[in-house]
Amino acid sequence: MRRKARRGGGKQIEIEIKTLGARGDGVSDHDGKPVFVPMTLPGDRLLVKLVGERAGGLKAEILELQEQVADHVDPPCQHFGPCGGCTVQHASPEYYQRWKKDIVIQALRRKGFSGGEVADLIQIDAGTRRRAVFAAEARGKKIDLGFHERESHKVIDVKDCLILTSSLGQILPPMRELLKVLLGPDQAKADITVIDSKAGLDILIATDASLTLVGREAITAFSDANNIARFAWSRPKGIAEPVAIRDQPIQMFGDVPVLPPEGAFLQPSQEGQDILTKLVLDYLPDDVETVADLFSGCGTFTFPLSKRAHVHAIEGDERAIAALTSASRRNDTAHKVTTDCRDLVKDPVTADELLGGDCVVLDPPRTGAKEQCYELAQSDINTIIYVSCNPTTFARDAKILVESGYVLKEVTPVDQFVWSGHLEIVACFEAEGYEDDDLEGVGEELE
Ligand SMILES: C[S@@+](CC[C@H](N)C(=O)[O-])C[C@H]1O[C@@H](n2cnc3c(N)ncnc32)[C@H](O)[C@@H]1O
Repeated sequence: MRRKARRGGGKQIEIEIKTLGARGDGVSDHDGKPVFVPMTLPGDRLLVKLVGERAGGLKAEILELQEQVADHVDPPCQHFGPCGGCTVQHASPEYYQRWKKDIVIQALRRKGFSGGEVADLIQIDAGTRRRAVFAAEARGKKIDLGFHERESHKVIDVKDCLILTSSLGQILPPMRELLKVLLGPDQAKADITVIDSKAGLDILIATDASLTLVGREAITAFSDANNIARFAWSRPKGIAEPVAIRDQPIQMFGDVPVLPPEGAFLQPSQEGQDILTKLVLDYLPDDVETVADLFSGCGTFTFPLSKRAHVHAIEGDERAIAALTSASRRNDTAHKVTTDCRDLVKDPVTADELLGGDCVVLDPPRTGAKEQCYELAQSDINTIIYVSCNPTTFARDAKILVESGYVLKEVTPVDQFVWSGHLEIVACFEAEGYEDDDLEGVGEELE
């Protein structure tokens, strides 16, 4: 049977790269479609081979580099290229930082903003990633442990990763040995969430492989030998079962200790958490008495905010809000912390419920908070502080707020996903006519 040729498959073309796309691939065009070429920069001239389709465009591989612009640098990591983790190690730091800030500016311009609201990028160093989700796969007697290949489910066996804290990097070789016992017999795959804590690493392995008695003993021995605070096991998306608990992997949010559930969401670096928290607190007006902290997670912003105001934290993940509630009961906070478990997409906090509140902080997942923003748009809240990990959904939601009379005062991009296309944003909106005098130059102080 003849196979249908993939659109653009195999064709060779000469192109010039026009822009660097939001995922870190150079972008040109062919037959009216964008062509994405990894590891290139605008101005590069290339002979490429079209190798398939990618959402809205064509993928290409470099056959011959005809002309390379001066913004290229040697990528520092041995895995750069195949590894899907870091896509922009080939650009000079100056180029890279301009590009990252520009991702936010362009996303805002597409929604009618000037882009002038965007402050300079705050850069977080490599070597600071304290939470990572590794992929693992048993192949015969070999274990591949690392990250997925670009646009593939294949696992790159990562020998050395420059973005991780040293504790996360050092656990990879002994983890590989442990996985021979845990995955080997079933030739299974796993996702392994590893989080650094002062008490030792907090590990959750999610896999379809069966946990045997030999596996349990191997986890206990591994945990003892490698100072693991907690090692838990689950089926993919299942309920975690702690297998070895040697200590409590506490995280500090401000001065409040919180015990997150296994595999919990946490800002990826301590440095990033500190900067985001400082920005949120800097954007908080002085005279605020109540704050609604929406998509609160385990309380990253809740507890620092509670130094200044009564905070009502709302979160959809039952285990995260239980951790936050328990920490608020066990610790004295300057102002009251109250909590609620609620799906903010299906059941957003209404404008009526927000009546009389002063400020809302929201930090939704990548899909953004459209439904919640329609309610905020109708509310009498003076200050909205929006933390986002997706400039596109942020710009969409910002438009909803601004069309109803809010003013976007400032957007500060924070690069806590170094060398990737991802970045974090903290933005401040004020109701028209409301002026917080302290807002001037909040982002500048941190550079
Ligand atoms: C980007 S995280 C932010 C968490 C927290 N603010 C922090 O900095 O650690 C997004 C949070 O939104 C929660 N979430 C996702 N979808 C939700 C929904 N539909 N309703 C309520 N919370 C949701 C997730 O469980 C997660 O804790």
